Amino acid sequence: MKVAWAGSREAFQVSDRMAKLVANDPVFEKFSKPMLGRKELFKNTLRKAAYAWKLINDLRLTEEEAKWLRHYIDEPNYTDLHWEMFVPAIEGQGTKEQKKKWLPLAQTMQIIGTYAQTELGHGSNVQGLETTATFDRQTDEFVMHSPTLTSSKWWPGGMAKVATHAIVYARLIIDGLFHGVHGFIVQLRSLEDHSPLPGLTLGDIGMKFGHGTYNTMDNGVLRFDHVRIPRNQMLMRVSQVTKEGKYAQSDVPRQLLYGTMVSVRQTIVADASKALSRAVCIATRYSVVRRQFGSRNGGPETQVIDYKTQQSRLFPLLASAYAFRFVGEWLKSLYIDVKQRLEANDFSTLPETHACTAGLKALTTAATADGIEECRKLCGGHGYLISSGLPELFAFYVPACSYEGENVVMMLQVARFLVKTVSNLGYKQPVGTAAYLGRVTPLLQNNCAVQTAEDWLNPDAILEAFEARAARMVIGCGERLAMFENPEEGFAELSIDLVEASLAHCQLITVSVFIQKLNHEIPGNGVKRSLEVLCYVYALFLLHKHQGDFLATGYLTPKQASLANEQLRTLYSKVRPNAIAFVDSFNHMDHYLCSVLGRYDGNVYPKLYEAAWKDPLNDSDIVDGIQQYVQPILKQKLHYAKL
Ligand SMILES: CCCCCCCCCC/C=C\CCC/C=C/C(=O)SCCNC(=O)CCNC(=O)[C@H](O)C(C)(C)COP(=O)(O)OP(=O)(O)OC[C@H]1O[C@@H](n2cnc3c(N)ncnc32)[C@H](O)[C@@H]1OP(=O)(O)O
Ligand SMILES: Cc1cc2nc3c(=O)[nH]c(=O)nc-3n(C[C@H](O)[C@H](O)[C@H](O)COP(=O)(O)OP(=O)(O)OC[C@H]3O[C@@H](n4cnc5c(N)ncnc54)[C@H](O)[C@@H]3O)c2cc1C
Repeated sequence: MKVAWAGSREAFQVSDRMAKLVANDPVFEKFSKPMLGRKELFKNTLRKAAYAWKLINDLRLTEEEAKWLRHYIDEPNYTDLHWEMFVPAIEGQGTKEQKKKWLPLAQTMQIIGTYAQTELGHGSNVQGLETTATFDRQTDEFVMHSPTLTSSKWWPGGMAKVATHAIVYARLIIDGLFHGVHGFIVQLRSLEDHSPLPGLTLGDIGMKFGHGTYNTMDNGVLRFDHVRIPRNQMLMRVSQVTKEGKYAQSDVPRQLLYGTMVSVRQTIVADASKALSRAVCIATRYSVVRRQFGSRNGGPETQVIDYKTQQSRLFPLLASAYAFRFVGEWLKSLYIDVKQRLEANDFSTLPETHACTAGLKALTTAATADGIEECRKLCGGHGYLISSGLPELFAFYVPACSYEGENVVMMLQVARFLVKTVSNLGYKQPVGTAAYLGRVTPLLQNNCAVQTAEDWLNPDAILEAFEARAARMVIGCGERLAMFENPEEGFAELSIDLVEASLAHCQLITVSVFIQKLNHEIPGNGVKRSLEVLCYVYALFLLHKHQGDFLATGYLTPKQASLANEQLRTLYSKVRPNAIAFVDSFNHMDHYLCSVLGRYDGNVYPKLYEAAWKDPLNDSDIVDGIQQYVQPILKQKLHYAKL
């Protein structure tokens, strides 16, 4: 199962080696993080990042190993933006010459970059950005400027204190004419003494949600006061500005300017299963240790994992972790394929890839953030302790619902893709993830054939149900949209239904990828049978949760929906015997989990007790402030009593 989770034996070995490397090195200790103040926390992160870079070089780690190393260090920092956004932006949007100049510097970290797109006034609406880049023909330069307060760059990670360079997104102006938003490579700091370059105002935007997690990152604010950069620092793969000031667009579609976001959204989907599996691992292990009620004849009480209600909250999350792992793996291969095509100037699969990355990013991050919080509740009161590992994990994860494309905004992008696909149905056969929309007639006409609860243990029945639900919702939206004279007005009016239809489409993708995975690539029959159970749990849980959609579209009868639910409950008892094996297969080490409740050895209570005594408040019996602020109250009370 560990191999099935990791994707291959080699992938397992690489991640396992890196997990152990991090766990066994005292530099990467992280239990004390919550006690640190912001400055110490930040410095500590800089120290770890520097040490990690030394390890990467000394041990000659491969790119894959370096990624895993950074992952297990488990602290957001400037290198995330450098490797995940700055470098890919140059790779995807730079010309050959630009790549030749900038990539070697970035890949050896002689420069450190960030991705400065979002502003105080605009994040989602990229075309609404206000920073300007005005071409000056006399000097062959662009003048970068922040004309308003709301044009201040706001959020870029690593920008406040570390990055020496940034890809800055700004409106291009030539001879007073706007040419849309483009990316520019801008140096922010001196490579000698690290001070901000003249004309730039740089700072940190302040503390964020949670304590020891995202506050390790220096998310920054940046303002330009007429800062000049050479013309050749505009990223020019998509459009070019000549030294005469001529603006030209190549055959490459404008959307490629958004390519870095496609790349990171893919990574975010791949990473959702890491965060969810971590929470599920903690909650499952603790649910086996924790006992409440049900003692008979003085025997032990019931393990809380044996309560049906606990199972009905926990096991769908366990199944979701596996579903997200597999859909992340699938999306990665789709992305690798599109990347190769883009390099060869084949842009045909970009719209579908954009819809998949946007939609799956929204689906997986929302479910993961909610899932982590549910796991916290599944651990009862102890889940609220920082030492459970869950509050900080939630604080760390939840911004994923907003960054890299706010989730609702992303689902609306999926809706645009679906509406376009439906309106082209007469002359263009949909392919890939939208292929089912090419079979609308049977999907709209045929109804579900299930007659018994066992009938739901059939991948074809499940797939058809999810396809019919999505097709009916999408086609329904398409028909209602057609009634509007102004399509944009119609889109806005129907946006709630469109987001629901997009979710149905994305859930269909996750369910069908899980089923495909079972059909092809599972090593060993025992593993395959166990994963089949999780696959059914995932699909039937979604069906139960969204049964309103399945019923309203008329594909299912209420009886068939309740048979699905009956089967789901039966499946929980099949998950139970393997629950611990399923979470052990994630191969999460105690260091990575950073949770007293999720310890591999189950030694929860002594370690919880021990962890409590490490709190600084327990350094002494009478702490600072007691004499000054508590004792007078106690004495005052005495005074009133006398009266
Ligand atoms: C810490 C948690 C641990 C887990 C995560 C680990 C991740 C590892 C990486 C970590 C790195 C960093 C951490 C996070 C750092 C965060 C960074 C950021 O947030 S950077 C800023 C991100 N900003 C956004 O995402 C902005 C969202 N907005 C947009 O993308 C656009 O404005 C959009 C799409 C909403 C609208 O675009 P536009 O105004 O141009 O309008 P249209 O809708 O008309 O689009 C025109 C046309 O283009 C198509 N399109 C849009 N986007 C794309 C794209 N990316 N690729 C391809 N095509 C695209 C669109 O569908 C339209 O098509 P058409 O056929 O004409 O209808
Ligand atoms: C931790 C973190 C790290 C970040 N790192 C970076 C970074 O490195 N670089 C960078 O450039 N940016 C970064 N960002 C910024 C991030 O990309 C934006 O916050 C994100 O894109 C969302 O945009 P917004 O804040 O403008 O949200 P808004 O768009 O203002 O969203 C507010 C609300 O409006 C709704 N809404 C907006 N538009 C529509 C619409 N058309 N239809 C319906 N509803 C709508 C949204 O659904 C949401 O509910 C980061 C953000 C965070 C939280």
